[in-house]
Amino acid sequence: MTHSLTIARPDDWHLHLRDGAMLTAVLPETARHFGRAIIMPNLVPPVVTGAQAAAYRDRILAALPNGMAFEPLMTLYLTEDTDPADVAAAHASGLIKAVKLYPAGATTNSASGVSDFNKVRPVLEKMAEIGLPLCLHGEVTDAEIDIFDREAVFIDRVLDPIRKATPGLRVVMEHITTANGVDYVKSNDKGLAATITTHHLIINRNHILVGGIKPHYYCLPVAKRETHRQALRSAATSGDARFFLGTDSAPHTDPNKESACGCAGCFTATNTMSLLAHVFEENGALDKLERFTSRNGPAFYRLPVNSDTLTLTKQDQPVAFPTKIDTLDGPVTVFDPGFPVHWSAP
Ligand SMILES: NC(=O)N[C@@H](CC(=O)O)C(=O)O
Ligand SMILES: [Zn+2]
Ligand SMILES: [Zn+2]
Repeated sequence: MTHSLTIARPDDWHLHLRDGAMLTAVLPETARHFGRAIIMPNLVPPVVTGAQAAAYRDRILAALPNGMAFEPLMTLYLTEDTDPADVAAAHASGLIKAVKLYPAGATTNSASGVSDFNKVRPVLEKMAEIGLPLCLHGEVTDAEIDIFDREAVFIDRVLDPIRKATPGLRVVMEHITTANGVDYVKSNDKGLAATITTHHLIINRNHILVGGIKPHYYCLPVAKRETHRQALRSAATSGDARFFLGTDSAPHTDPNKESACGCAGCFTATNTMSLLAHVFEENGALDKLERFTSRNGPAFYRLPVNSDTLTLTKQDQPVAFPTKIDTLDGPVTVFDPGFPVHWSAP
């Protein structure tokens, strides 16, 4: 039986669009379904200043195909040299909606990130004062910490001390992958939220490693064991306003993924809304999908909910998603959930 679900148009609160030929190829994949997205600033070189963010926003809008509507919500990449006054001016003009903190070396293109958190204290204090959210890649980088423990250790050693030292700082824990992340968000009332990706609702670490290594399931933070995936599903499908969608759709070309040292990132922009409808239906929570994709994020970012809608349709035949997107830089593999999906999006 065919049936459909109409929701307020979704937004993506954590997205990598890259630049140049890659930007041109992947932007329509997001703009087809999403009204807005928080644009990650981890270009090479990173988007550090307000002027760089304005120029990047213009390149994104120039790459948008005619007839497509999409609003990029820009962010600045926090470095130890970031000027609090530049951040405040970029916020006051409406240009940026958040600042992104990457611990130096934690993930793709994070070399310019923060090593000494005391050096960014004046920026964080300014952000608390003006209500500008801090988005965090929440993993420690210490060589002696096991990669599967890096998110939990970050919460204890870095995040909780930062929040205690900077009252009023509004924080989004990006792409949480653990029950520890879910519990930390839930144990705090105000000014703390988390994004959850589509792929972390679907895969656990077995999907990456059992039966041969699957480079297209490798991302950071790396998927954890099944109990953590279940905790993420419960949080996402609960309707709790503190959890919302950030796909972390992160395109890398196939040669860069299928390599002896493969890049981290899953490309999910193309089929995210179909996969989420499947996941929410499986958890008996289709009625909560709109909160996760379209309502909780705007509420946290103090923006209006999109006024138009997206209709998802359940069909008898599984949807045939493209397996790859062609770009002038090379092919990018679309995330394969590993099961048939019957929800289609326009
Ligand atoms: N998530 C990833 O595995 N990769 C992201 C970076 C990030 O969000 O950490 C990327 O830029 O490729
Ligand atoms: Zn990240
Ligand atoms: Zn990301």
